[in-house]
Amino acid sequence: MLYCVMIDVNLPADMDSAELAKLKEVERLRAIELQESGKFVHLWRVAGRMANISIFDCESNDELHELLTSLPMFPYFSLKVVPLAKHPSSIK
Ligand SMILES: O=C(O)C[C@H]1C=CC(=O)O1
Repeated sequence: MLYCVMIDVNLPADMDSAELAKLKEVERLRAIELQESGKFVHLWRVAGRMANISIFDCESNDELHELLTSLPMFPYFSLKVVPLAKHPSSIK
């Protein structure tokens, strides 16, 4: 099942710069790992915002929840999940 996840990242303005750099690096590595697994099929930056639009391919809502909560920045996310169904006019 495909899910579109719209994520706003709300990092604390007063986060220590070394802690922030570490968090960004562990987030990057986990995002790469999930993309390589085939479960995280698209990751797009929303231009001009600390936000992304991600497409996940998961077996269930529970698996999606597990993947999202495995991202180190999860505590700083505000997100909206949109389950995707096939459009009858889509040729893909
Ligand atoms: O920067 C972000 O949008 C947050 C996050 C989601 C995946 C990733 O690598 O970083």
